[in-house]
Amino acid sequence: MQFPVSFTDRMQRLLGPQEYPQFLEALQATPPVSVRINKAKAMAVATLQPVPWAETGHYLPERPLFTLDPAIHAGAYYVQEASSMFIEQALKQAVHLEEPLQVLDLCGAPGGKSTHLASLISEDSLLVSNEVIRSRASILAENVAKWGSGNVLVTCNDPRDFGRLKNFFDVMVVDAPCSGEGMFRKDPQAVGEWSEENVKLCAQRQQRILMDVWDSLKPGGLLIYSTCTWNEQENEENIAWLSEQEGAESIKLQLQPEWGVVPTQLSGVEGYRFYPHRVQGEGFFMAVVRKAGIDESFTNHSKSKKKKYKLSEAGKKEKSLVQDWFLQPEKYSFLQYGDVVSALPEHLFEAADEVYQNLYVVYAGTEVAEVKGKKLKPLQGLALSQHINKEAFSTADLDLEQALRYLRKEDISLGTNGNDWVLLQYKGLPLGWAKQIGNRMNNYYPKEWRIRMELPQELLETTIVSE
Ligand SMILES: C[S@@+](CC[C@H](N)C(=O)[O-])C[C@H]1O[C@@H](n2cnc3c(N)ncnc32)[C@H](O)[C@@H]1O
Repeated sequence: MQFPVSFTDRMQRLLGPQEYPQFLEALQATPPVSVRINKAKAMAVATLQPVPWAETGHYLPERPLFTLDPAIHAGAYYVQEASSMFIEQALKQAVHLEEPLQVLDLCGAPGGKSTHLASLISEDSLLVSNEVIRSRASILAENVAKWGSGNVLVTCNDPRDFGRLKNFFDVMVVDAPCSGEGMFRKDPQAVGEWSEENVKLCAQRQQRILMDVWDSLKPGGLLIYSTCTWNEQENEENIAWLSEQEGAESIKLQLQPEWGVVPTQLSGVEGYRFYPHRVQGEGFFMAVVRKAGIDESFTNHSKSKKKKYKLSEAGKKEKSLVQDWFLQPEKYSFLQYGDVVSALPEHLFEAADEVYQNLYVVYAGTEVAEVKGKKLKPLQGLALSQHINKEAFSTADLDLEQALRYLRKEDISLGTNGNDWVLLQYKGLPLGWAKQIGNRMNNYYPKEWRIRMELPQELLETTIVSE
């Protein structure tokens, strides 16, 4: 692969003559494959090598055809590049994760960091996962629903809209759009698109994004900034600029030497760099800063009779019908928009309402059911929820071929009889709903989520997770 001269010149300067050849060699090598396990749903099989800085991160010996593993569709794991999982260290080392937090993932799609954040924060915390591009926000919502934590609002807003939520977030992650140098070996097209001019444009856009959202971070709140590029303009220089403009303190994280992460100090900014010849992962940069000041606001989690809420509670009848469908229904507010009943952890109602008042929400909490006259039709969000009460439903276990046919939205037949909703599972992992009508089974898997590829003649099981 040929790289632009100004890129190679800079990398030689950054790495020095000894290291640079190793870096070049690593750029030509096959990228490692890694996944992050959803521990609320499954465990990694014991043979997988762990990612050293992320508890649920694991490397795979080779890249399987992920589409043909029903477990991925069940939200049991997420395919994520290992370096990106380093945000876990920022959260574990600089945040009191046991406290109820309001967290923003500003550039969220397709959902790697959002699903990771959802696993790291407590059940009492709210994650707002945002993506500015509408089509990408739908993919983000799909991945968030599959992960099934139920305390996430997916929004589709421009960063400047967050100015309306002043001092709202305790933590924000800005995984900024960048010039993508760190993705050169995974995505050779990125090499062709790279230019010095584009680096400059990206750095300017990142500054705009940071300025746009900064006011929505509480005083004392934490910003985790990351890119998948190595140049200083998009990384340390941007954070130095922000700290100077707005008053923020750079946070130093503890690193284990065997991780191979390279710490940098530039203009008073502590940065963490990931180079492919030093870590098993792609190029990545992260820095963490704390906003100056102390948060003196009081977050009121109880509902007020006088306030006009945008969220509306589901009717008594609907609530009574869906109560049993959750393991701990007393913990939820059941809400209704048109025909759709959804569930949100009750103590998040106030904060979620504020988000609804100010932003465009595309997915909230857990979509539970659609009201159909006097009856309710269970929805996909419920099937994939970490909090579903499976006892409330008939379930059926599918083999690999049946599961993949179901996920392709084909008609399947299990030789059963009845007239009821059935939760279909693969190795104990819920995949979605079917409705048994006599000896027929209607497939209710969401059309937009279906597997589009043809199934091969021979199907091989992928073993990444175990129950
Ligand atoms: C590096 S990707 C995010 C990856 C994601 N955090 C993950 O871990 O899966 C950057 C995202 O920023 C979005 N984006 C592009 N322009 C933007 C802008 N001006 N403001 C905010 N986000 C933008 C892109 O659509 C893209 O989804």
